[in-house]
Amino acid sequence: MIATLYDDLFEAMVDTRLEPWLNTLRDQLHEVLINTPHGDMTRWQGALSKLPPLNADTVDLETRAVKVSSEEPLSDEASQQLRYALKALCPWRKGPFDLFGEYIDTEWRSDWKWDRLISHISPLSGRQVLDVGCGSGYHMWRMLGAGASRVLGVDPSRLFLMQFEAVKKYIGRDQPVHLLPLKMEDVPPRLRAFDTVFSMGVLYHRKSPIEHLQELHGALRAGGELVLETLVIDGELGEVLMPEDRYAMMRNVWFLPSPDTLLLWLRRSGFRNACVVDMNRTTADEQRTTEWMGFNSLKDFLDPNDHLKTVEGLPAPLRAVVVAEA
Ligand SMILES: Nc1ncnc2c1ncn2[C@@H]1O[C@H](C[S@+](CC[C@H]([NH3+])C(=O)[O-])CC(=O)[O-])[C@@H](O)[C@H]1O
Repeated sequence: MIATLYDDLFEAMVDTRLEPWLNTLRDQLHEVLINTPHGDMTRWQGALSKLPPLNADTVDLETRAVKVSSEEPLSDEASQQLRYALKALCPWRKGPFDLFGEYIDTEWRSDWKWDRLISHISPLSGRQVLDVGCGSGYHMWRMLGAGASRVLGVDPSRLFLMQFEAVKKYIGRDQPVHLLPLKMEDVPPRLRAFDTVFSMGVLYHRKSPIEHLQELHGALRAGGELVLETLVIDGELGEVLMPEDRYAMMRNVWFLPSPDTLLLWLRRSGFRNACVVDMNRTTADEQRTTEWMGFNSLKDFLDPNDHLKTVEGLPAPLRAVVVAEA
């Protein structure tokens, strides 16, 4: 697997501003995929290898579900094989996907987030894009559908890598979309390589949010665009919530700034013209338990008597999208 990943990437990265990364990338992938194996990796790889060989006649990356379809209906055997292999890669969190009529109803309606931001960002046509914390890669396919010339995602989850590889098998291995199972901290600093960098749902997971913003700034070329989406609180300049322990049952949540505080953090990290373009309270219609993600979801993390509060009594999830220039 590492050989395929690396060969694909090598081809994708020569001739681009990413070349400096090639010196360390092989070692980084080796460290993650070989030296620190995940206990479920063999099972997931088994599932990937059982995906039936199917040819996509149509690929749709521009509407709700990232969708591949064929003109001929699948045989019952192929449908079953497909469903079985995809099910073995549960839980599916970010989507939805529709692979030859198998609709993967993911925990999140990630298309809603996309719809909220797409009219506020610079057109992606011809742009080289980095998606930090890309999950299964759902938004990366939407970025390609919106005209990006190349999309690279980083996300440390090995399961999400497997889900991405399953989808890519059918959309096309030659597509200029790649997922690296790494953290943003592993991206060489000051690459100045990308025209647009997305960081969505990651900032609040970082113990040092300013360092995260500085890393994002360093990944962008001068004048490139940051699209940042994160949890915020209703509040004044200077206000920040740091949960005592969990937030909406998540253990790894550190800082939720007010919108004005977030804009200040961005200015102090070197960004210009930072602007909040959307604010949205997450509902249990957007994040919910489904057949493809059977664990608890948002409704179980909110106070049953007051949906404006989490079970910990903190303000319920409110998300802001900010666009800024490097
Ligand atoms: N340091 C890190 N570097 C890179 N990725 C990270 C890091 N820490 C966590 N992640 C990854 O960031 C993603 C955050 S989810 C947002 C997905 C998508 N962007 C979405 O907007 O729907 C939101 C949530 O789970 O709260 C997960 O896939 C992590 O593995």
